[in-house]
Amino acid sequence: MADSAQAQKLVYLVTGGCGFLGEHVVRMLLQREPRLGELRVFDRHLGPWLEELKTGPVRVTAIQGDVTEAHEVAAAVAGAHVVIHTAGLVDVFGRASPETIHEVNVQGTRNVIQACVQTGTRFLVYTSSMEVVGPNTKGHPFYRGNEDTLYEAVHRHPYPCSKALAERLVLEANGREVHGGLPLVTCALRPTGIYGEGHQIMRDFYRQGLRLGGWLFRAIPASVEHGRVYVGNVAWMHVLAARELERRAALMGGQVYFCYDGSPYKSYEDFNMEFLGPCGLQLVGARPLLPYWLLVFLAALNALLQWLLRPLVLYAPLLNPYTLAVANTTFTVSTDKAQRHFGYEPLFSWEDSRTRTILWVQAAGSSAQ
Ligand SMILES: NC(=O)C1=CN([C@@H]2O[C@H](COP(=O)(O)OP(=O)(O)OC[C@H]3O[C@@H](n4cnc5c(N)ncnc54)[C@H](O)[C@@H]3O)[C@@H](O)[C@H]2O)C=CC1
Ligand SMILES: C[C@@H](CO)CCC[C@@H](C)[C@H]1CC[C@H]2[C@@H]3[C@H](O)CC4=CC(=O)CC[C@]4(C)[C@H]3CC[C@]12C
Repeated sequence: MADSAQAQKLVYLVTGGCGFLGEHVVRMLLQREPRLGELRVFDRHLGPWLEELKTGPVRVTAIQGDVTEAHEVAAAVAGAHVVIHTAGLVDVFGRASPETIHEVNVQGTRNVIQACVQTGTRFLVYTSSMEVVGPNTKGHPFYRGNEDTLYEAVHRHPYPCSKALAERLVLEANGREVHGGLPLVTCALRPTGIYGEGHQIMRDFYRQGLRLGGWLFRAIPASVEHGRVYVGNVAWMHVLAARELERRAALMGGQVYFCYDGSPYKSYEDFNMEFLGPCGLQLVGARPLLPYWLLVFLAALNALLQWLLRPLVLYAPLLNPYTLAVANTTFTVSTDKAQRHFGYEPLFSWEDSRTRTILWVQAAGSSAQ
């Protein structure tokens, strides 16, 4: 902020602050943002862990609300200096309707932007996704790409479509005049597949492995590389981006940044084994045990069953045509844009990220027994 206001305490709002990533952003802000005066945590479902944060030196305000309700968003945003908008409906399994995904991810983001404009909040960091780029419907690999890599970003699935639309809204809003006459400054961060403490899919794989007597079965070739990034580093990148947006508005405003760290490039399953292996699981097969055409068939069957059963029950397994395509397509990033633009360096080494995740998987697994 301006020199004369060095000591000014700032009000931050984190939407989706009780989600997997949101909780890490909230905790990271409390630990690493010295100018934080008040932290507003906005979510549809508030976590009980928020209570323990209320006893610290920073005022923590829990706000139960829905990003699709414009008036609730406006009330939460009013008076905030910075908004970190991570709230979103992350659904690639067909649990929610395409309309609901659009409503939360696109209209919700529109409401956040509108609230900033109406109330005079100038700084907005949006959690986008690698899915805004790809993998595309044609299964083209994106190999060690960066923010400038040319790639045919064609989507049909509601989740990536909604993230792409929302990201565009955020970037187009950069420079818009907010209440008070100053310009809005926005940027979008694009995590690849996030892992770490609180990662529910990792926990589900662990439990599944335990149920199968300690075995998991390879379904995807080891040669398909997936970009993964540790949740603590994604949170740190949000905190840094939010902090630097004013000072570097001309450089950062309207920009996108992939989220990256030192996590190794591996296939989705081999990467998961970095954590599940030390927890006692084994991945069977150097090659996929089932032929790819059979997986395609099973994924299509799951989609059909989901559609047929929908009037009776929600059937939403991990494997469907979309998740198979994502899991089976190389998508890795190699960039230093966040380092060049706002000095980002990962806070957690790969070794730390791995150890923290293993400890969490062990604890989450045993609490399920
Ligand atoms: N999990 C991943 O691997 C990746 C996630 N992302 C993005 O990161 C963000 C956070 O994702 P996760 O933490 O994984 O998901 P999550 O589901 O754990 O967290 C999302 C949070 O948003 C809240 N929320 C959902 N709908 C809401 C609404 N209508 N109003 C208010 N709050 C609402 C949920 O209650 C939840 O606490 C999302 O925007 C997602 O698109 C991006 C790339 C990868
Ligand atoms: C075929 C199965 C055999 O074991 C494995 C199925 C794994 C899938 C459920 C996951 C593979 C890749 C994941 C996605 C990827 O990490 C990118 C994502 C980014 C987001 O913004 C949201 C989550 C996700 C789409 C993530 C979802 C789960 C996978 C498809």
